[in-house]
Amino acid sequence: MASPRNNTEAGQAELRAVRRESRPLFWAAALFSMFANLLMLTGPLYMLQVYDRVLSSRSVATLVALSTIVAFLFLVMGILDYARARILARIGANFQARLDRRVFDAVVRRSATQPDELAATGLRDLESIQRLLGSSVLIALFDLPWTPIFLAGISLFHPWLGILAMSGGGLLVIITLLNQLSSKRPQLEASRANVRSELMSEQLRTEAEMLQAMGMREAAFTRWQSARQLSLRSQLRSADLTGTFSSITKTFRLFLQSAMLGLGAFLVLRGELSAGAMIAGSILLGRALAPIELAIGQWPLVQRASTGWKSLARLLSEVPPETARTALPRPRARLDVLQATVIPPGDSTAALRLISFTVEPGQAVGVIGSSGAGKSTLARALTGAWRVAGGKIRLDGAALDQYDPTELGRYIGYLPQRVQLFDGTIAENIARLRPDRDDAKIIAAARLADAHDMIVKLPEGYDTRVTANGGRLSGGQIQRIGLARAMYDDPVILVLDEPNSNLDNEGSKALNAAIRALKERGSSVLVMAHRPAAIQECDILLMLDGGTRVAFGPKEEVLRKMVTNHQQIQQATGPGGVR
Ligand SMILES: Nc1ncnc2c1ncn2[C@@H]1O[C@H](COP(=O)(O)OP(=O)(O)OP(=O)(O)O)[C@@H](O)[C@H]1O
Repeated sequence: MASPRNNTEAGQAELRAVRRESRPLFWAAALFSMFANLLMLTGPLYMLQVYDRVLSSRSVATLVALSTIVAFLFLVMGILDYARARILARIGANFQARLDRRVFDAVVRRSATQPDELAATGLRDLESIQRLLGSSVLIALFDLPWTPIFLAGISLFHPWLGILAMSGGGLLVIITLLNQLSSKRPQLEASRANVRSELMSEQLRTEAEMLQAMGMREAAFTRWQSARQLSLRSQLRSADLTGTFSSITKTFRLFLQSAMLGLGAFLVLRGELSAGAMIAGSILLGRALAPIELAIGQWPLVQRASTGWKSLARLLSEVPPETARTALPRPRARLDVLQATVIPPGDSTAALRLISFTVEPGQAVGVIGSSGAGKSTLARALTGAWRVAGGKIRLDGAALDQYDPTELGRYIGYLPQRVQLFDGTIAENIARLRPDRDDAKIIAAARLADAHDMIVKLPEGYDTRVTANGGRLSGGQIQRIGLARAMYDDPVILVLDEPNSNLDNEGSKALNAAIRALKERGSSVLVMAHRPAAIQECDILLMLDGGTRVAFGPKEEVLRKMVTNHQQIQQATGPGGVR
């Protein structure tokens, strides 16, 4: 079995490659950090000079000269600091922009087959990395290498001061490591619990109508509340921990600064140190330890980004990038299904087994069978949404996976059993949200689906805004818009899963007219159906049972066979028959 590390290696490599693209910017940030940190010495050195030189010489001219230099150095330091923050923010933005498309595709592809937590958090994980890259904690991490140098620098004032600074700094580093170790688990739990409660609230929101209608609000609230409380509890635990470490480091740093001052004063009294060095040492210590304090305070950001990175690496490994495919010409409507076996994602048993049949251009095939026979599974496999585990599905001779998925989507029109619209106008929905939508094609598709008259009767016609669950549209209206969407831009193959489940008589007639029109254009149509009205225009019937093909042939022949079987069963089970 592959170890989890191996499972994420491809994704890790992909993420690292994108991060590497920002290497010059990282170097620039490191260089700016070096100068900014060197300029950090301005304050302590100024203090040293003022105390030891200006005050003893009582020279205003020296003070003015020193102050002018210091003002200039502070200005440079400010500019460097500002530039560095901008560079880091851009590294984060670049990282996100470069991966947005890839992660979005991976999330959609994963959600289509396996809508799990990994898919749900993909985009959020990317955002958490971007947040870290543009945050002040990253700036602190750039400053951190300078901490030991500053601490060692304090020894130049007096070895004892150096010893105090380095042992104090060492203690703070130990506290940082303890913080990292102890907050890792609570942080992880908090973010997991948060994702679960958010996913649940999302689902409850989309099913709000049902919750309301079936009096499930109380029960749903109890369920959601327990997820929410779990999330809150783990968030509190992790915030408490970070807060504790933050307070410890802050208090300890302040104490250490005073201790430095105290030790400095003692050394001044013994005549081993100047007053300026005493103050400068204390200030330098504060500066040196500031990045540690900042890193601890913002550690949750680091941890979130680190878990985000890991789960993103897993997602990208499990959904590898699609290889570019040679563009194939627009296919003819010939479909060959050869020994196709389909296993629903996340399942272990096949829902379709060794199915073979051929559809010629201009033919309409009705796919019939009882519930669970595998009709919708076949529809999903024909559209390429689910891959075949064995066998092949060929469109005009080429296997479906030889087509670019976007192109394939254009050639195949699909009306799923449960039509879902997108937030937007009716026109946008019919045009499949394509930015290059063509009004003439939208209207042609709507006319074909007999939806045009219904749409123009709405107050805002094609520009009526609809929501994901249809908004103010009826079930039949949604289905007709779904049908128009499936027929947009002249599909080569049209797959309709229970297209007339919500249609009235008129709608059913229009559907049959549309199927006839498509056949005349040379397209092929597959209709998964329960009701006889839907297969009226079908020349061929494919009958499925328990995921296998039990009959395929001209409609009358298959129906006759069904009737004969039915009569035989009736005779066998009727009075005097075998029971
Ligand atoms: N997403 C899924 N995950 C796991 N198994 C699934 C999934 N979808 C369908 N199945 C299984 O595949 C089998 C065939 O289901 P399918 O939806 O294709 O049947 P159907 O013929 O379309 O039924 P109906 O007429 O009720 O729509 C069923 O046993 C079902 O449990």
